[in-house]
Amino acid sequence: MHDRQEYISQIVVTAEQMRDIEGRIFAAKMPVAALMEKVAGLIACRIQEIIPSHPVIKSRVGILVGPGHNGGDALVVARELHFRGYEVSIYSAFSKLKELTSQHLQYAQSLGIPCFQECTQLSDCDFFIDGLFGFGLERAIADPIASTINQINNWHKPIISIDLPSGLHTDTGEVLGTAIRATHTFCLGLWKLGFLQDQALEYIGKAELIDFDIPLADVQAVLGNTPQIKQITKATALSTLPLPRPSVTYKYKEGHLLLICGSRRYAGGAILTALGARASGVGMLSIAVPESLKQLLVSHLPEALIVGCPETETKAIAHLQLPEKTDLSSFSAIACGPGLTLDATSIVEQVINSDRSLVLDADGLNILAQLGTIPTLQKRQAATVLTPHTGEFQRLFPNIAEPKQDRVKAVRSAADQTGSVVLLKGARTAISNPEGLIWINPESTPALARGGSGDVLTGLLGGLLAQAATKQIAVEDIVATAAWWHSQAAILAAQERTELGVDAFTLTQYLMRVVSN
Ligand SMILES: NC(=O)C1=CN([C@@H]2O[C@H](COP(=O)(O)OP(=O)(O)OC[C@H]3O[C@@H](n4cnc5c(N)ncnc54)[C@H](O)[C@@H]3O)[C@@H](O)[C@H]2O)[C@H](O)CC1
Ligand SMILES: [K+]
Repeated sequence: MHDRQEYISQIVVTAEQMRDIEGRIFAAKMPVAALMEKVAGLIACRIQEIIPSHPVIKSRVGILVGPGHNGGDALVVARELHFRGYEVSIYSAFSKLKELTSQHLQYAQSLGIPCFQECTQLSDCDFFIDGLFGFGLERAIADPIASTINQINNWHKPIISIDLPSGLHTDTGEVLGTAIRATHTFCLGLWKLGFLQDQALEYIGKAELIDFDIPLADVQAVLGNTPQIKQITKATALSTLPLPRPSVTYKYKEGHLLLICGSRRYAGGAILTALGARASGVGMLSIAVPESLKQLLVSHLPEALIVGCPETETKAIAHLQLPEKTDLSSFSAIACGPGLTLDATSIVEQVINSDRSLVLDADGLNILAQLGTIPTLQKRQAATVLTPHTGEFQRLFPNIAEPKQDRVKAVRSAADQTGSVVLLKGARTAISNPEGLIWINPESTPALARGGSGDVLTGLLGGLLAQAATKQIAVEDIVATAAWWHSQAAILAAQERTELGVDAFTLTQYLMRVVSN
């Protein structure tokens, strides 16, 4: 991929940063009107490709115009589509428009494009262009615009939003009052943070970036050399994937992972975690399970060293019983949690007190929440990675307000409190390191909303972390790679088998296909 494209595809900005970048472009004397022409010209071309107009039966398009420059963009699009043979109608209900927007409206009307103040007069349109609000939305949308939006959503026609669906908060993706439910959204210039927040996804439809040649120097001047928020791309993920091995190596040099997982109640979780670790290519895999699961694990993973541990009355791991001459420092990394139940408390304390890189997941996190010793994670001498879903996150960090409202803010705060790398699972998984650098996984599939898929991630991540231990790769980069790899495997599996065909075992079978393609 072209360098610019790759860089741009990683960048994520807030409304404030976008305004600053835009400010620099205008300060450098790019005329505002010229930029609007350029952007809207690109949008009009894409619309023509997506919904072409027939020369005889013209496509009827309704243009929703707001008071700011988002409305200005929409009016330029209206004019261009009019010249390209569409039957255009404008909805504009604001008495006060920004100067440039107002000029475009006057010119559009002078061309004979009809303009209405009631959306009902656009009811026979085939599709809509939403230019009500862009990143300038400041407060909740009220009537009559709110009812207009609801009415248009109810018509269930295609809606193409300019910059972002009107009504969404640019940074949090929260619905302010009400919001357009777009089928397609053209994000202008740079990806806005709201696109990567779970709560926005139902409104965005298919998202596409319109690159209008923002100078990279302006982006860097505002974001600095290390942007605070980045998207994981194929290139970034593959660059950190510790696949290439030196020609001369041996198993322990390629990482030794200790998995601690499973109980009588959750035996399958241990197998899935182990299969995730197997797919990572880790040099050596040891798996600590309750003694009664030992044979089961041996039969599924003949290559692994299975460590049977003494059991509690409930058949959970009571404490670790490693082979002679082995202690926790023998491993490159530890991944602990899937299927443990809440009875394996002492083992979680033990691994936290070790000096090894550690992934805590599932019951590992629930036990940590019960112990109430989260601040002690700060004292760990090696990296800690926490991989909660929203429920586990809330149990662990009750002091962090509603992670659903701003997942990026929530995950950053959790990483800061714990000195750990935190991966908050979701449709758009967000990862933060303790310094507040964020990675977001921009592509996934609802196929992953299925029991056991998290166990697979834990194993995969543990295996990568163990391999990275000798390879000078930042922990958050490895975590980002694991998240990307895991979701790409699910996407591939869903393409071949539908979203219903991606059970966690099948998922493990697709992991290798992602990197061998
Ligand atoms: N990114 C770029 O460099 C470019 C962006 N373009 C487009 O411009 C908009 C941003 O334009 P702006 O005028 O700043 O904001 P909006 O159009 O989103 O609207 C602001 C406008 O609306 C009023 N307002 C805000 N909230 C409400 C509300 N709840 N109810 C009523 N009115 C509200 C506010 O007072 C303002 O008057 C960007 O998204 C792009 O589409 C350029 O065209 C190209 C370059
Ligand atoms: K919009």
